[in-house]
Amino acid sequence: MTIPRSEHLATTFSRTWEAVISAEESVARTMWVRTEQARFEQSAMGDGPLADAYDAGVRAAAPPVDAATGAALRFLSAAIGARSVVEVGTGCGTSGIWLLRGMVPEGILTTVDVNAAYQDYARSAFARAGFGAGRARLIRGTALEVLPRLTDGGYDMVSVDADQVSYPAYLEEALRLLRPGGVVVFNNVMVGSDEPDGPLRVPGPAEIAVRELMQRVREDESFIPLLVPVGEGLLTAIRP
Ligand SMILES: C[S@@+](CC[C@H](N)C(=O)[O-])C[C@H]1O[C@@H](n2cnc3c(N)ncnc32)[C@H](O)[C@@H]1O
Repeated sequence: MTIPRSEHLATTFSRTWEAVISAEESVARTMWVRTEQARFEQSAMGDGPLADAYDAGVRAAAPPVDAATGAALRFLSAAIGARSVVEVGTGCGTSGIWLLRGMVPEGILTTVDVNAAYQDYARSAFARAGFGAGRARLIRGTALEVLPRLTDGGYDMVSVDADQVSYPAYLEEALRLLRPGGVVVFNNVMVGSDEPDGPLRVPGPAEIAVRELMQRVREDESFIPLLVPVGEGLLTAIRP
């Protein structure tokens, strides 16, 4: 049966119109998210110690988490009532302040970084944010040397924001460190592009490692994973 030309045109017009409306809705939603995120950023920037830590991280080339990512970290640590958190990548302390703000009042953050100067800044940032010296244990060293020395099953949460090439290895360490039901979080997982790999686009070691991490979490059905599209992408999962 042939469709009359007028009916065909009407159907095509209606589909095109639906596509325009759905594109407009999508733009409106994106704008709404950006506006709300900007409000989060503003309220965080109005907060002295956090804003100082953030600025120091930017100046020091230790990129701090943005406010939306920080809010997600605080939310996660509060949601599980975290008492003991391991952080890889202290930087100048921005993510640590967010994590401490979510943890229970007597909770302890163990945070690891190779850079002593960054950690000195983070230590003073934690103090300025109102956290006593006993609330944060700063350990200097490479994470793959430090993490094996920490107690098996002794932590509620492991939060990673460091060298991406080691993300698969950090996941294995996190699985050992976390209690059952604990939460692991990786920042900066939005790597690569939609373009297929080929001679013109060869993924680098960081991208390969992040893909490996994502695949491992995706394919192991015992994890309860969540990919949060904030900042540079946050992958979180509940340990089986
Ligand atoms: C993106 S910055 C962390 C920013 C921090 N999370 C914040 O919000 O302020 C990454 C940090 O990881 C540290 N880092 C890089 N490789 C590391 C390794 N192998 N072990 C421990 N820390 C490492 C760097 O020195 C840097 O401070």
